[in-house]
Amino acid sequence: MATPVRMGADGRLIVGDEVIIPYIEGDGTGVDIWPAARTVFDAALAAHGRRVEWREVLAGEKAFRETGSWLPDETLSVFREYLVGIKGPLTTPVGGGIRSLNVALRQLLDLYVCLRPVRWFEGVPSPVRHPEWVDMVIFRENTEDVYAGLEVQAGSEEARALREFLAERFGWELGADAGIGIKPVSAHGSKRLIRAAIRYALDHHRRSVTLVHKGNIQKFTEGAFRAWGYELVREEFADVAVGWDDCGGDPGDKLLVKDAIADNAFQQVLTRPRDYDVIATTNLNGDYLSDALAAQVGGIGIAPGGNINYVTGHGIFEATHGTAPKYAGKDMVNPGSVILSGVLMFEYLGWNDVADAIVDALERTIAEGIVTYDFARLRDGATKVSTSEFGHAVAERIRRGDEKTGG
Ligand SMILES: NC(=O)C1=CN([C@@H]2O[C@H](COP(=O)(O)OP(=O)(O)OC[C@H]3O[C@@H](n4cnc5c(N)ncnc54)[C@H](OP(=O)(O)O)[C@@H]3O)[C@@H](O)[C@H]2O)C=CC1
Ligand SMILES: O=C(O)CCC(=O)C(=O)O
Ligand SMILES: [Mg+2]
Repeated sequence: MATPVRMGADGRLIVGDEVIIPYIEGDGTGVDIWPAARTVFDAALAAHGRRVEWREVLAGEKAFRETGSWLPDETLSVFREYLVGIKGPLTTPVGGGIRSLNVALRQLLDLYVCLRPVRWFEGVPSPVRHPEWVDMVIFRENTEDVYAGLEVQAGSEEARALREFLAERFGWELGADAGIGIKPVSAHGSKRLIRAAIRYALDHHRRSVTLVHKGNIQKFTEGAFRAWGYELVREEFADVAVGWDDCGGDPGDKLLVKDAIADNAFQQVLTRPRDYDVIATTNLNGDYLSDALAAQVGGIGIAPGGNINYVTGHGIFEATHGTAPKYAGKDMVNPGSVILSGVLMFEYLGWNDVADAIVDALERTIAEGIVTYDFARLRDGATKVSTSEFGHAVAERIRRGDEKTGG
């Protein structure tokens, strides 16, 4: 019988062989990529004697159509109860309307890490000469920063009241036509994110953690993020890690924790990708950096992610990209990001056999030149397939996996 994933007293997930996983299909291209990804997941689960009972929960446009609520309470309580889930992208209108449901889920479940690994797959077209040098893992803070959406609209009563307070208390004179946003970055939020990045780097034998920040300009938010990072290394990891300033750049056999100002980091990930390994950064930097790095390894169609709270165990896995509305329902876009987000989820559950089978089959499919429009337009001689055909091609290779190993 399928059971919920649970958090054990020892801080490890308790995962049966049959689990219940809630999912959100997603807006826009969610209708295309989710079924294709599920075809792949089910093939890999069956090949390894595991079973998932997929339980749909509603959010976004489908939820609003069916329940009148964009994010029904039921959805939150199911994610709370079942701990680990997966979602398609959800639309956020620009400049007004509802606030991001994606951000709301991260905040309400306190999913403080946005984990976004970026690596290249053989055969994927790339705009850089050495995409194989890109092997980075972004840890993006997921609950704070300007991304928290604490802002007031220009011309509103709230903006007037805030401007008056800022003028009176701080002497800051802001234009009457200014919208105002608040950027909270806390020691607690920064340290728990950087702690997760350092632990990941140690567990996965990575070379370094780079703190990416704009601390020269935003001293008490981004600059504090950097300072708290180095403080954490001294307080909690002195036996296994060392900050750049404390070792002059020579960490010996310890993990090196260094930092880079964000604008410089954006150019160096292009020009010197091998200098970057695990990256820990604030929310908005991490948002920009994850799409930019995805482009280096062939685009956003293959960039996975997970939103995780390592203390409670809650995790919702999702693609880095959005709803790509112009392609919605056309059975055209690349389901690779959701498929690889599922891989992250299965690894998180400890089902590495399932995860490895998917990666192996995905690699073989792409290497054989079977790709969706996004890769086909950049690669001569490729066979362009639809979203669903790509899903079936990967699933087919999973089923044939034993032929490859001779098993
Ligand atoms: N976590 C989430 O749910 C996220 C939601 N969003 C939301 O999505 C909506 C649209 O955002 P937008 O800025 O246009 O960004 P999108 O990521 O949705 O799309 C931007 C471009 O990326 C490419 N792309 C996206 N998905 C795929 C895919 N599966 N396969 C291949 N290429 C893909 C397409 O490029 P091309 O045109 O070159 O083919 C597309 O035009 C917004 O409402 C935004 O708020 C955005 C990001 C994350
Ligand atoms: O919530 C959204 O609509 C955008 C989120 C986003 O771009 C991201 O988390 O990478
Ligand atoms: Mg983004």
